[in-house]
Amino acid sequence: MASRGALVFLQPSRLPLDPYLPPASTSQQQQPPPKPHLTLTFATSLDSNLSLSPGVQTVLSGPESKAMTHYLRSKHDAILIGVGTAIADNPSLNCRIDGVGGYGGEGLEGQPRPVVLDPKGRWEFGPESKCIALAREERGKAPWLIVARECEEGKRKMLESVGGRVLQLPASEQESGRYAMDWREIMVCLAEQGVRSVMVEGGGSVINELLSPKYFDLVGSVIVTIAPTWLGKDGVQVCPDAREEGGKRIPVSRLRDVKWIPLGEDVVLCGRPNGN
Ligand SMILES: NC(=O)C1=CN([C@@H]2O[C@H](COP(=O)(O)OP(=O)(O)OC[C@H]3O[C@@H](n4cnc5c(N)ncnc54)[C@H](O)[C@@H]3O)[C@@H](O)[C@H]2O)C=CC1
Ligand SMILES: Nc1nc(O)c(N)c(N[C@@H]2O[C@H](COP(=O)(O)O)[C@@H](O)[C@H]2O)n1
Repeated sequence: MASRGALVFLQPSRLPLDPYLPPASTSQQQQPPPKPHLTLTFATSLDSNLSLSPGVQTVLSGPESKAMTHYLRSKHDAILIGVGTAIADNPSLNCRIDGVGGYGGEGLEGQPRPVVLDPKGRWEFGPESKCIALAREERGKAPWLIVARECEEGKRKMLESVGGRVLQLPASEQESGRYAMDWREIMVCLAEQGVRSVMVEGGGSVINELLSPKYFDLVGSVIVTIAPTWLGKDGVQVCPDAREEGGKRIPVSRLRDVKWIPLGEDVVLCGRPNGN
């Protein structure tokens, strides 16, 4: 019987996903690879929305695809989100699949490391924030925060008290005032911390950047849950910047090795970027 509150995702459902998961060798190697396997994964509506609006968490996945997401979490060393998602969702970012640590398993085995990309230190977390509380209860790993400038001492202490960490990376300040880090540097930084696979869950800005030609080669696989719903205009959309060549619009990115897997009322699209 499954442990209390645990999700179940059985072997026959796991099999079609396995070719899109990080190579098994990455979890056994002594030396981590120079950059982690990056799986880009999210749930979207039929009008390509992640949520009804930027500050709002919107449930799109049905129970079966939610369990699938947690199976994916169990297969990655880390889950990365942008700070917009951390603020909007107060996410748990742990894995609740039956048999992982904290859900019937030993220690924190199978639990991914939450990583929040927060260059300006906007995330106001506290002991009551879900992923901090879960780390304290030993049902999830403590988050790492990637910042561009010195982190407030109180925040650093709180993170470190539950086993988290602050990582500082250079960022360029854009005209808009936004701090932009280079995704290659983010991946190298995670590899240096021993991370061999990372599941990037969102939100909109993060996904749209990784779908751009500048960074698409970093992506090892894409696994998207598509829910049978339309959220309407002004949601948080997955829609990367348009691309031109010789003054003409061309497609931005495309997947190959594509598989569509029906799961409950949703469908899960798996694929790999060209050339990966
Ligand atoms: N349906 C789904 O699967 C998911 C839905 N969401 C939804 O997405 C929404 C949040 O999306 P967004 O507002 O777009 O926020 P976001 O989560 O993409 O975070 C954006 C922030 O991340 C940081 N960031 C992104 N790229 C960076 C870079 N290259 N260098 C440095 N910092 C960088 C910046 O601080 C930026 O403001 C929420 O409503 C959330 O519920 C989020 C994740 C998954
Ligand atoms: N797979 C998926 N389906 C949805 O419908 C979603 N809204 C999301 N959101 C992502 O999952 C995080 C919440 O996870 P917890 O249950 O709190 O661990 C959220 O922050 C998004 O990254 N994903």
